[in-house]
Amino acid sequence: MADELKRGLEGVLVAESDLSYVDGEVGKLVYRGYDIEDLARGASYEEVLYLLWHGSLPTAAELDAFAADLAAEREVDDDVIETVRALADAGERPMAALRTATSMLSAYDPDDDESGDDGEATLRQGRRITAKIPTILAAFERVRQGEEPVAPDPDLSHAGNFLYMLTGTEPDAVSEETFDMALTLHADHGLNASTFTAMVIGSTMADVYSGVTGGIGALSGPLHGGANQDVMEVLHEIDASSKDPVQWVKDTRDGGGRIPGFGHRVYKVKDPRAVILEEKLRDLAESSGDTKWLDYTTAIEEYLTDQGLVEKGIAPNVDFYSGSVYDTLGIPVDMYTPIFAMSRAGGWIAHVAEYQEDNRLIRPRARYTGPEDAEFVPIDER
Ligand SMILES: CC(=O)SCCNC(=O)CCNC(=O)[C@H](O)C(C)(C)COP(=O)(O)OP(=O)(O)OC[C@H]1O[C@@H](n2cnc3c(N)ncnc32)[C@H](O)[C@@H]1OP(=O)(O)O
Ligand SMILES: O=C([O-])CC(=O)C(=O)O
Repeated sequence: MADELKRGLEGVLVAESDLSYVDGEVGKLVYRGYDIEDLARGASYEEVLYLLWHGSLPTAAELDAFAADLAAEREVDDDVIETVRALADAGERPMAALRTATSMLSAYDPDDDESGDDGEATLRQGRRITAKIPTILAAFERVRQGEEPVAPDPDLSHAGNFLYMLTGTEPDAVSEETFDMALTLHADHGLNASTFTAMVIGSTMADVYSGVTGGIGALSGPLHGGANQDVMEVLHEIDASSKDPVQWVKDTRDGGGRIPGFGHRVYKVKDPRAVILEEKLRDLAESSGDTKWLDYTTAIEEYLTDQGLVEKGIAPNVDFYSGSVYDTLGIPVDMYTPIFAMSRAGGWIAHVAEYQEDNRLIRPRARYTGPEDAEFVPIDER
């Protein structure tokens, strides 16, 4: 038993957590016992952060104080903005720019906590990281567009302020509410690859900046958060080629390729977040009259359902519908994964803080399959 190999750690329990639970058989996600559907429709991202970091939903007074403290941390040091400019000028990808700039933030953090020993300091640092990531991302996008960064507005919500910094205009209520819902949906998801990465780093008692920076790296890959960008690129490719979306899927499958936004390690049915985002997309498409992305995504899902793939557990995941929703907000495609990171940072921080409270170094092992008893030959004799 001890030597049983679990490739990709599938199904392996490595920790206890009160934070979130994913029931992959029925398609249910809860944060601290609250159903994601209720939170997405009824709670702001700030409330969800409070829930994850402090263990219960806030009262109105607690939320006001928490949101004000978070908003007060949005400003980013000029040196970081200069680095963001340099990265944008060098043509860096947004996820890589975010990874670099997030790591740099620690130089300006007033809490001189280099280890995760002090849980309170970890949460204070986490609050600063969470507040500053939107400022970094919006500045990066503005500079890339040849515009000056827009200073954060502490009177706006986390979601509203990001859209404001991105465009220079206060968002309308529908856009703010839509984006806030997307943030809530992406905030936490058990021990997904990026959260596990942050936890492994945290388990060495490294600081939370290291954990979040590592989490950003892990999230960027196409098997994880990077899939939301890939889905949108597919939809654009279909659109540009005037190809039938179903034909695109057939060609991709014939070529042995995977369909981005489908399949999941835990969900064997449609991801509940995809259900909520699809509904949101439907509402937005109906009210604007532009149903193109909805038509394409629906055609792909229907075809793969008819082909029996969905029944086999390769069903739409959160990344399948999020991009189409972001597109209605005018957000550029390569910002979709960074936006995921902006939300998930809250989950990474919660998991690092929770794990470090009762820490044990995470250190699995590999079955050794290399040669044995190799005879060493000095370099000048090889
Ligand atoms: C926020 C998130 O991270 S959600 C996930 C985002 N990622 C994606 O959408 C990328 C596309 N999906 C995938 O690559 C996978 O479904 C993963 C990586 C998410 C999960 O993969 P795993 O649990 O490791 O499953 P694994 O890779 O072993 O695949 C199992 C089988 O399903 C097939 N499969 C899985 N996903 C897909 C897909 N999107 N399209 C076609 N076939 C798929 C595999 O080819 C494999 O088939 P086989 O047994 O005949 O070889
Ligand atoms: O749980 C996973 O493996 C991937 C995922 O959906 C997420 O991180 O939101």
